[in-house]
Amino acid sequence: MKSNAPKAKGNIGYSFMIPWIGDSLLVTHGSKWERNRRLLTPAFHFSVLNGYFKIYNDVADTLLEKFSNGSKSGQYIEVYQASALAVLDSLMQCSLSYKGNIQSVGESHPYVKAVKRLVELVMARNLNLLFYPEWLYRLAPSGKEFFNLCDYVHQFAEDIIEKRKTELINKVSNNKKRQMDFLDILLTAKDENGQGLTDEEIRSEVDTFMFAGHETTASVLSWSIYALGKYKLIQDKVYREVKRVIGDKQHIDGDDISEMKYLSCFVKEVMRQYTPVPLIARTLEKPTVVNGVELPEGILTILGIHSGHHHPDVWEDPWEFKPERFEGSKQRDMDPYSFTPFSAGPRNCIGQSFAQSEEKVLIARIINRFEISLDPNHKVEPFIEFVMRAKNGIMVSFNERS
Ligand code: HEM
Repeated sequence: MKSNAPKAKGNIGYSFMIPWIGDSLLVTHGSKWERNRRLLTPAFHFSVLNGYFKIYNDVADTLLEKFSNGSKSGQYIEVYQASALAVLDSLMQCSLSYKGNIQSVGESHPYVKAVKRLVELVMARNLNLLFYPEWLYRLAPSGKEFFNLCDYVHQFAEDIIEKRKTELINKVSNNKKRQMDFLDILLTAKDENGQGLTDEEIRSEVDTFMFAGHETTASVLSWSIYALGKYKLIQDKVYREVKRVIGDKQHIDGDDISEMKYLSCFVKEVMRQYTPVPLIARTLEKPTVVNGVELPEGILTILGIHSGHHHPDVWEDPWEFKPERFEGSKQRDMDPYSFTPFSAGPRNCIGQSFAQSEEKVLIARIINRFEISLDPNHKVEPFIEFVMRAKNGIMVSFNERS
């Protein structure tokens, strides 16, 4: 993690995503990665992220109504799908200023359906050796579907990019009050030679945000709801803090969440216990000694973030859910590589502040309005895809607080 070692390509690893997300920040390496990371970093500066709180709150308004309607008369509802739509809605607004009523339209929106299906297809290809050679995959119905969907999502982003470029050239905007979004920054970023990103690079980065920022954030949100329902005393503590900070206010801003210290510990403990990205992979650039064994150059290496988050040498009672372990100065005293939900080092997650602010707003808004209970008859089983998910979902009822 401390090095710039390239992401694992070849059959296992990140290659199957490349036709969709391109040679973008997530998968590229070397000087291209260094340049593009520099160009993209301003998009995640806190002054830009501060402008997104209205979007997070608007997204929360719709999500809360869904939870309220679904839980009428004490019914239990599945939370992963609704969480995934909420965070995709916010990503599409913050990245592209695209407002498509995503949470209500759901999979009837072809882009939403395509993004969901692309993740499923990449996952399925990983599990089927027959589909590893691209020429063979292209002949299979799932391969044809995959490449058609890639064409569709590329066209979707290209149309928006093209329209925005015309606006920039003509210095007009249909809506003068539009919040600055990631696309504005990608279109205007320039390197030290005055060169910007090409249209294809911009499209690849947008597709990457959708891939890297969607299921990850949905995983954390849905496991947070689960943990609140499972640990009632912790739920009360989070609720009391949120109430103390926001009082009767409904909308939550950046100052509010920086005062919610316990909420912050809670979200960290969710990301430790239900590690959203359980594994990442690198290719060793040089022979490397691990536990006395020399691994050769070029070897594919899996880094088990989930295992690290549960290692008994690092964590006391690793399988216990205890947000208090992150309180006060405790995290400062930890080894910086012990808690790595966003990876660590130079290739850490560029979207981590964005994701954490959004998670906190959504969780605080949910807990401020509802008391959360789990369905006692539904067994929740964590399982690993690209992200940590629950087999058969998470069933919850949301009861309005009086
Ligand atoms: C809770 C939510 C998230 C989690 C847990 C998460 C986790 C991670 C992890 C573990 C990595 C390292 C991947 C690797 O080494 O292969 C990563 C990289 C990355 N993430 Fe996130 N991520 C989250 C949200 C986001 C969001 C919202 C965005 C964009 C809007 C994003 C964009 C990226 C990008 C572009 C990279 C590659 C960075 C680089 O290599 O320079 N992520 N993320």
